[in-house]
Amino acid sequence: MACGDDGKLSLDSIRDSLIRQEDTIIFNLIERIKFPINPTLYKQQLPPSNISGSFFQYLFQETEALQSKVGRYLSPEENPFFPDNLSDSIIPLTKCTPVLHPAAESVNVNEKILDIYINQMLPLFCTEADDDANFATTAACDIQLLQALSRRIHYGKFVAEVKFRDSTDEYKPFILAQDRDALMKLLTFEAVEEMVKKRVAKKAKVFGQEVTLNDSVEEMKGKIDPLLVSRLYDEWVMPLTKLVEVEYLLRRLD
Ligand SMILES: C=C(O[C@@H]1C=C(C(=O)O)C=C[C@H]1O)C(=O)O
Repeated sequence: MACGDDGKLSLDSIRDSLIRQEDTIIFNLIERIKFPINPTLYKQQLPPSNISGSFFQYLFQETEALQSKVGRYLSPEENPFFPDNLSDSIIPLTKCTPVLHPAAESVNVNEKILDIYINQMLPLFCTEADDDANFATTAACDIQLLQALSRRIHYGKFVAEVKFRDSTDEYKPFILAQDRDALMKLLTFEAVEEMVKKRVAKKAKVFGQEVTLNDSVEEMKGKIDPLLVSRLYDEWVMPLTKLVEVEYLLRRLD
């Protein structure tokens, strides 16, 4: 949501943005799986070391701190993974009417995203071959991918805001009762979720194709398994987006 876009806020426009973000996630995934898991990156400090935490954590924190200085986290679409480590922005805040309720700032599921990413996603998508020592490049891919996943998942705040504005009378009683289950049921569109799963699998097949100058129609193995991408959305991306939607709605009347 760009500044001043409040008038264009609709479920269709938000869904269009989610569709475009699928491309970013799938391209970033294809980049990350060029490398093996590289577990050393996440587990231990690399010598010589005067840093605390893993090399990955160090790189990610420093990247966020730098990006924060140039205003990344002034955008309501961006949510930091290490909020305690940020410097103030040197760029002034643009004055525009906020789209989201102020409580949006307190909704951040990045700790969950990072845990799932390292412990479940990487083993699913990457080979367990030995470390290839491309630690800095691997971490750069991780950071891009994690930020894309986080942006998509936290877009749930905008989805929830639109659903609330469109059907306030339906949402209000469940918010007042702080009824998570009823909110989850109300905001879920199973048919949309089925389409998302099919579309991301198709995109993974198309984006992962080997492009050659040979016109023979021989099917080649793609760079990424489409079924895994569909599973990524089914098991993690959509449930976490809905978790963000529920968390936001629970605070919407604060
Ligand atoms: C994002 C939405 O809310 C829910 C979550 C979805 C998702 O994460 O893709 C899809 C449908 C809904 O169940 C939506 O309605 O578009």
